Amino acid sequence: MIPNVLTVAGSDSGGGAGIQADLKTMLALGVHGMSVVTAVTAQNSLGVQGAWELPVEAVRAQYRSVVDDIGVQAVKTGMLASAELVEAVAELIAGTNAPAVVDPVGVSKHGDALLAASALDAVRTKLLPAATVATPNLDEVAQIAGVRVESEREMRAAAAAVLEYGPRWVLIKGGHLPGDAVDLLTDGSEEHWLRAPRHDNRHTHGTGCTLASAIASGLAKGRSVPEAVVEAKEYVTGAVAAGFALGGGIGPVDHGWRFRTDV
Ligand SMILES: Nc1ncnc2c1ncn2[C@@H]1O[C@H](COP(=O)(O)OP(=O)(O)O)[C@@H](O)[C@H]1O
Ligand SMILES: Cc1ncc(COP(=O)(O)OP(=O)(O)O)c(N)n1
Repeated sequence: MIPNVLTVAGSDSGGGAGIQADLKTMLALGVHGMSVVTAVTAQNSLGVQGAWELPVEAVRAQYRSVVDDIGVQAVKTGMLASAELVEAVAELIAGTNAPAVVDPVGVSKHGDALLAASALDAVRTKLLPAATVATPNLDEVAQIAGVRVESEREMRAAAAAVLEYGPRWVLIKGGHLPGDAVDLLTDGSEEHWLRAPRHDNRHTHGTGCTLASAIASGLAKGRSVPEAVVEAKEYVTGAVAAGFALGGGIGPVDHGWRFRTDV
């Protein structure tokens, strides 16, 4: 049986992040990808030129259509845009019998806001408690938990602060620190440090979405959280290494890097 994975996220018209990155990752990792679109962005390699959120009713309807008929083995959330959408999605995933990977997307690589400031409380009190794994980057940790991380050592305190909001596991992504690309996975008792060489490639658009979707794909296949995260890290590291130029700015990671034999 091919496992079903659902992404609840925003559309990136440039195809590097959001729903598009999630579905490509899922295909590359051998699961059936499905989507609930929360917002539409006009986006390219230079940044986000516009964003429009969908009505809560449209998001709920998409979710119910997928879950009630097809069923899901894992869910991943990304851009949720507003407090109303965060609350609705948190309620939906809490009522679904499948692991949920919550990427609490706040700001794009170019500094464009993808979440209203007024939604942060709902992220803390509704969305994170429903997460099997939360995957904040360092800017999101600062936004959500008020903890600034400037060194690998400080990632431990950041993880503890995020775990206070109730996710079963947290993966602190250290992609924004200099040096090796180091992430910390912990549930408060086990600790797993994931280290990969930093690829000196500016075409890294979509790293966070890709990693979270890869984790959800692994969970849907029945991997444990640490196993899924190790496999996802390997996949995103290869995708960053193979990232390619597109447009005039930051190009996407290459979701198809494992299939390329002809370039
Ligand atoms: N230049 C890079 N080389 C290798 N891995 C990277 C690089 N940049 C980010 N990563 C990895 O990509 C994943 C996503 O991290 P990050 O870029 O911090 O997330 P986000 O896209 O949410 O800002 C993490 O596993 C991080 O370590
Ligand atoms: C629609 C949409 N969702 C999420 C993001 C952020 O994606 P991320 O993987 O964190 O990559 P960067 O934007 O930081 O490169 C997005 N840009 N758009």
